[in-house]
Amino acid sequence: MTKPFSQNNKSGLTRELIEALFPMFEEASAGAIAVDRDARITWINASYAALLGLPDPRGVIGQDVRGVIPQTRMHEVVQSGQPLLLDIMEHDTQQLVVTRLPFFNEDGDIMGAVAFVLYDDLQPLTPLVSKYRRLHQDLVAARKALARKTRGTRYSLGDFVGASPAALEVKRRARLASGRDVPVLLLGETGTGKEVLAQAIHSASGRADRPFVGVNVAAIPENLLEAEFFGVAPGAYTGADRRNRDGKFQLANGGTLFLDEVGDMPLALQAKLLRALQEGEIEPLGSNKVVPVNVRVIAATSRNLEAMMAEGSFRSDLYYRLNVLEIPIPPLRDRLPDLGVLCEAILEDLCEGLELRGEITDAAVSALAGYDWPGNIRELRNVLERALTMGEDSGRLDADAIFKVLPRGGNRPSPSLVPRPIRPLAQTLAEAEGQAIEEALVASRGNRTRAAKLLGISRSVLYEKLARMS
Ligand SMILES: Nc1ncnc2c1ncn2[C@@H]1O[C@H](COP(=O)(O)OP(=O)(O)OP(=O)(O)O)[C@@H](O)[C@H]1O
Repeated sequence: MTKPFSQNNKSGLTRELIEALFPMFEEASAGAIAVDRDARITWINASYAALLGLPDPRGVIGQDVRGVIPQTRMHEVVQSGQPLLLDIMEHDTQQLVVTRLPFFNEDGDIMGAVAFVLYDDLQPLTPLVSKYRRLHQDLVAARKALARKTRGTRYSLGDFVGASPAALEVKRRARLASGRDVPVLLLGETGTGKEVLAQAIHSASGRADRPFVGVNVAAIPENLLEAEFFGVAPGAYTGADRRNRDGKFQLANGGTLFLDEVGDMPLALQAKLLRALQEGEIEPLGSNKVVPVNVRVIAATSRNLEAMMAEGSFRSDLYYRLNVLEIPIPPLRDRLPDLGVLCEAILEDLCEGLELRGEITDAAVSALAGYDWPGNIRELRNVLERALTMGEDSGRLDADAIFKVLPRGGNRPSPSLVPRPIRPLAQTLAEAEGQAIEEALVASRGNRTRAAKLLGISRSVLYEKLARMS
C-alpha cells in the first residue's frame, strides 16, 4: 500500500527510530497510517483500512486525513511537532486507543506523522477506562464547585427542594426577601436548610455579584469573635499581625453577611453588632478609626430568641433589628410529603459523577417517613449516603437498604397504633382534604393547575381551599 515514508526522509534520528520500530509496531497494532506535513494520507495498512471500513484503501492516498477519520488529531501533531502518545479516539461506534508520532528530516523539519491503533477493543482496558471516566466526571464536578465557590455561593432557590405548602411558603418568603434589601431572620432546627436559603436569597438579590460571607457564631471561640467580625488594626495587640486583617464585615462589604447561630452571640458582641448595623460602620480591634460598611445581614438560629430575650440573654433591640423579615423553616417531620422529591434530589447529587442510578422505591420512602428526623435534611442526606455505600452496586435503594442504616429508636408512632380521639366529622374531613391537597401538590411538584386536575376540581376551587388552609 505504497511506502509510509517518502524518499526524502533518508536520515534523522527520530525518523530512523520510527523506521526501526515500525515493523514491530505495525505487526502488534490493530492498524497504522502515515500522513505528510499537510496531514494528507501517504500510506495506510490493510488492517486499519478494514477497521475504518474503507473498501479501497488506495482511494484515500493524498486525501486530508480529517476527511477520512473525522476525530483524528494528526493535523495537530504535524503542526506542533509534538507526539500524542496515548489517546482514545471515537470512530463511528468504535473507541480506538491510538498513539501518534511526528517524524523529521535531517534538518529537523517536520515531514509528517505516523499513527498506530494500539487497541480496537477496550474490553481489556475496562478498569482503566472506567477509572478515567470517573476521574473526568470528578474533575467536571470539582470545576463546577470551584466556580460556585469563587462566586461565594453554592445554592440558588431551586436547590431548596420541596413542593409541600410549607416548603412553597418558605420559598415565597425567600423570593420576597431577595427583592428587598432588608435584614432577614431564618428560624429552624439544625439541618433544615437555613444556609441553603441564605445563599439562595443572596444569589437572587441585587447583591448577587458581590460577596456572600458566612460566619458560624457558635463555632468561633468567644475571645476571637470581635476580631473575626470587625477585623484587626496593625499591631493591635502583642503578637498581632503587622498588617491589617479584615473582619467578616469588611469581607462582605457590598454583599451579604450570613450570621449563623446568632443566638449563640455573647451579649457584649451583640451590642457591638447592633451598633455596626445601626451606624453602618465598624471599628477594627485596636483602631480608633471607624470604617464605613454596607452589608445586608441574614441571621439564622435554631434557638428560641423570644425566650432568650425574656431571660435576658438576647438583646431585644438587636432582635428587632435582625427580624425585619422572618422566615420560619419547618422541620422535616412536618413536611413529610416532600420526602420523595428530597430523596430524588439528594440521590441525584450524591450520584453525580458516579456510575450509579440513585433510585429509591416507594416502599423505601415510606420507610423513611416512619422516622422522626431530628437532624432534618442533613440527616436524611447522611442516611441516603450510607444506604448507597452499603447497598447494591446499582445504587437502587429499597426499604431493606433503608432499614439497615436508619438509626434505631427514632421511629414515629405509627398512626394506626395511636389511639385517635373522636373529633367532629367536619374537622376530620377538613384534615383529609388538606392532606389530599398537599399530596396532589407534591405529585405535581407545586404546579397548581396540574394538582387541581389530579384532584378533579377547578383551579379556582383549589385556590379557595388553599387560602382557607393557610
Ligand atoms: N430544602 C432543601 N432541599 C435540598 N437540600 C437541602 C434542603 N435543605 C437542606 N438541604 C441539605 O441539607 C444539608 C444541611 O443544610 P443547611 O446547612 O442549609 O442546614 P442548616 O439549617 O443551616 O443547618 P445548621 O443549623 O446545622 O447549620 C445540606 O447538605 C443541604 O444541601
